[in-house]
Amino acid sequence: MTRKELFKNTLRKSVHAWKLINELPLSDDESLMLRHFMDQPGFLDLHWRMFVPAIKGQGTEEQKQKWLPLANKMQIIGCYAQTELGHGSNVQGLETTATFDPQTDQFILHSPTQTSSKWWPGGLGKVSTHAVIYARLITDGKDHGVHGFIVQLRNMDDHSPLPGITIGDIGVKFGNGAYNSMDNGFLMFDKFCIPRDQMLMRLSKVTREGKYVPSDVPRQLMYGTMVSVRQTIVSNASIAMARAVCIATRYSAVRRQFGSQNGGIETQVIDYKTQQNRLFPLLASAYAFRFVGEWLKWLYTDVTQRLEASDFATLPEAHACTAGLKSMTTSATSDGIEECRKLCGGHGYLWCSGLPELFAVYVPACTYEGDNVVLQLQVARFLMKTVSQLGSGKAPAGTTAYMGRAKHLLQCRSSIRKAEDWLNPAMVLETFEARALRMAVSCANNLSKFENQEQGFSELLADLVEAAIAHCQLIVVSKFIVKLEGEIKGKGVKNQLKNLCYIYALHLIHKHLGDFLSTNSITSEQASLANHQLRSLYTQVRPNAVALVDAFDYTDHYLGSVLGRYDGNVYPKLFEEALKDPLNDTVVPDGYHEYIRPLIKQHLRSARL
Ligand SMILES: CC/C=C\C/C=C\C/C=C\C/C=C\C/C=C\CCCC(=O)SCCNC(=O)CCNC(=O)[C@H](O)C(C)(C)COP(=O)(O)OP(=O)(O)OC[C@H]1O[C@@H](n2cnc3c(N)ncnc32)[C@H](O)[C@@H]1OP(=O)(O)O
Ligand SMILES: Cc1cc2nc3c(=O)[nH]c(=O)nc-3n(C[C@H](O)[C@H](O)[C@H](O)COP(=O)(O)OP(=O)(O)OC[C@H]3O[C@@H](n4cnc5c(N)ncnc54)[C@H](O)[C@@H]3O)c2cc1C
Repeated sequence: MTRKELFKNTLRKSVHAWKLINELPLSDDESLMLRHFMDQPGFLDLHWRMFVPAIKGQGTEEQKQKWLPLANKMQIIGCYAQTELGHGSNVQGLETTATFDPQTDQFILHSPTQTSSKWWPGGLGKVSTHAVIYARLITDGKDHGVHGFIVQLRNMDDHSPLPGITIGDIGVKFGNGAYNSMDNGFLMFDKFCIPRDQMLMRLSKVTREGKYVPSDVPRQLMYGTMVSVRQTIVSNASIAMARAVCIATRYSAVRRQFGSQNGGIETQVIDYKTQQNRLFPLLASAYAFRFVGEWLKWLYTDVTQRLEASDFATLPEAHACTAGLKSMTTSATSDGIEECRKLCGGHGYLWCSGLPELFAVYVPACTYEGDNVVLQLQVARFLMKTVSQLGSGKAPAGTTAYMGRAKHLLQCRSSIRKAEDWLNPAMVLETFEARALRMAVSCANNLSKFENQEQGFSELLADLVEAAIAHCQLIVVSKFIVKLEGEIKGKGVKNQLKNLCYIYALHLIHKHLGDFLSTNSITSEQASLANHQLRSLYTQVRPNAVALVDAFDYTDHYLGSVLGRYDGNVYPKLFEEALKDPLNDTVVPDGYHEYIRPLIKQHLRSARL
């Protein structure tokens, strides 16, 4: 499809999905599922996942009563317009202004520079009638920082931009189809006026007289919509990883190379330990991310309930967990999808393998909802704060509770003696805790050598990111272990999940061996034992690998992959796909008479053939 066709077709699908949701009708969870199977980025994502939650989280009761019924019936379509051409990560650096005019009781929205143009918001370019706009609030010449506003962008009769608004699509993005179904947009305001009651005023207010009234709740609640989306992105990472792994696992069982004896069949590539060493940790990650995603959903629900009761105590942890896990799981999934492409050899590079499109549509997850490095630095700040409070009498809680055992974890030596000890959950956990704590404490010690903490922080950024990642990996390992300790129906299933849990943990040790050795969390002998155990786990997972991906229950239609077909009938179907290519419509290609024939003829003449 051309870009225009792709965009229009996605509009068709989105509107059809919305019709089904109402007609059947579907519950909220089922509606999310439907969107998932629609399988293309589209304006519904931003409307439901960001525009509506932003109003719910930051609007007053009156604002919610006014705007939510319209949004819930999709009589208005909204998007989330925060990022600007010049500023994305640095939200406090946004330039768009919203200046209160007491004479007209309005805010004047203005884009003072080119870099202040909104740039990137999904659904903005061509579809949205409204947006939640983030802009610097100015009253009486004073800048109060960034606040949210509900703004109508387009005329409700003919969809044309309202006077004072310049709007459009930012152009083609990575990949052929991928994210190009979405109208990520730009937007400029030229002194565009909105009524005062369209500032989202749950967190702070501007009175009729133009007085700014800050609220007594933390201003970070303005970032709440991002926290909510980051949480869903973790579960989505599991879905995308599982999809790539399903394709690569099934195909690895079909594909045979070398090893034929006396004219017999060749070896299935899934039997090579190198293939297993690349594939099975990704399979384990798909399960691990699913379980940590479930836990994160619980954490998010819990913090939401607490916030409603004005208990803000767990907000920093919820922010650190959603930011860190969003970062860690999306980076691992993007890398994992690419690894799955390579695991499928040359055929993985074919469009019909389903992997190139999956990669292209998935990879921006490392950037949207916060650049992955920037987000790990938020985790690092949280960790440094926690370490600095150790010994102050304030016991660390939640995911940092392990830091409360700092004295032990800084000194302990791993008691792993034989390979099977690596199947002991307490020993594995302690290894990850020791490594995470020691990396965090080492950063804190190095920071304390700087007179200026901020200067020290910028000097140590790379180490801080690594410490943050170590903490996030510990969370994922610990939540997998907790899952195993809970209720899992079926002993066989539990055994399979146990194998995957230890593959996940031991492979991380192997991959980040430098961290584990340099922090003396394990010895090099213990590292070899971990490798030994890992190989044994691969052997145990091997007979069940295909069943473990079948368990994801993806249809062939959803996978969209010739290599990942459930029936394994890969080669005939590769031919069928190839024959569908427009280049094969004719035997002699268009351009033969123009380019190939004259070239050949010229050579034939000169060779006198
Ligand atoms: C086939 C499949 C198809 C499609 C995809 C499928 C699925 C997708 C699934 C779901 C996706 C759904 C929707 C659509 C997808 C994409 C939409 C993307 C939308 C966007 O990208 S919106 C824009 C997002 N932008 C960002 O994330 C910007 C990142 N920057 C920031 O968040 C912050 O500015 C910061 C975190 C970098 C902070 O910067 P700062 O240090 O300058 O901070 P402040 O001074 O602002 O704050 C300091 C203080 O506040 C704490 N803090 C910061 N953030 C938060 C928060 N969110 N919550 C709570 N607390 C927060 C911080 O820790 C400091 O605390 P301290 O105690 O003072 O230290
Ligand atoms: C597909 C897609 C959809 C999007 N949808 C929306 C949307 O709906 N609404 C919306 O408002 N926005 C949206 N965005 C924008 C997105 O949120 C931003 O692109 C994202 O937050 C990253 O910001 P940036 O582009 O400014 O990156 P930058 O911050 O410019 O990052 C560039 C580089 O600088 C590094 N860097 C930046 N700051 C630091 C630091 N402090 N320390 C160390 N390194 C740093 C980063 O790690 C990165 O390597 C979308 C983006 C994409 C790709």
